[in-house]
Amino acid sequence: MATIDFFKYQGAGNDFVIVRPEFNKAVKDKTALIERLCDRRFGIGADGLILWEKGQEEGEDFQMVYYNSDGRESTLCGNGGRCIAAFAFQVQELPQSMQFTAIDGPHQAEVEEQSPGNYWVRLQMPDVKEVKTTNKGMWMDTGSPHHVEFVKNLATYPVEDRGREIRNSYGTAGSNVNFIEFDAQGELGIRTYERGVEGETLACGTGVTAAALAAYQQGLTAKNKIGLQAQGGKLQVEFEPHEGGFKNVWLSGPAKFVFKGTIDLEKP
Ligand SMILES: N[C@H](CCC[C@H](N)C(=O)O)C(=O)O
Repeated sequence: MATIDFFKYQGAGNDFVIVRPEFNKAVKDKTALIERLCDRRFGIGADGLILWEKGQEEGEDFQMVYYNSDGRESTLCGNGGRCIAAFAFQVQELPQSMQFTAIDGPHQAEVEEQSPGNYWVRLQMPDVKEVKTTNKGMWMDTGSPHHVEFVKNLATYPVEDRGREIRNSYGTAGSNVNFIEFDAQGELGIRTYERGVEGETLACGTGVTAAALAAYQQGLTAKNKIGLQAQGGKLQVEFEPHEGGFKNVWLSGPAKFVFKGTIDLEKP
């Protein structure tokens, strides 16, 4: 019986399987297996799966490999980056401040332990070179591709149908899709249709980042530190406008250990 040990973390309801590193070889690039592990009925259940791999370079504490729940490796996962940093602190006993490499390059992360298993993690996001404005809305790359548009009545908006339509309108690579609305208290609400999950997730870190930058770009807020309310919790984005884009972009929010376990890979 071939089994693997894993850890389950979630960041504002965006949830991930993190494989115990000794078992990485049994999972790496195994699309069908990763899809099965992320399946919410036949597997563990998650929006994505993350491998923690030892750092190779000087000053690189580890590398992060990210797969969406469709089993395919993808671009940067902001909430996944915050959760793998919490894992590195809690399980690999790294110091609070760490540096890791994801598919888009190096990331600084700062982990604050609120109680065992409950963390507030700040993650440095890549600079954003450009925000494209089209008649459909705004588009930018915050480590993953994101379409952002303002809507009315976000709570009842048809996120699945409209999200799928827009996701597929961005050529073969597609895009994640974010619907945002300021509420009566002036707080920015967000709902996201995620590429590679092919459905709405309760939060999306690179999406929340894109939404904050889009709101600033549209002149709808003068603040460069914005809290956003996602379905699964609150996240915060800080940034500095720079040459038509943004630099010094940080995503922060909760990252929680949920459970750990062992799963038999041969299960039907
Ligand atoms: N689904 C995204 C990657 C994960 C993004 C999201 N979970 C986040 O927290 O940034 C994509 O394929 O572009």
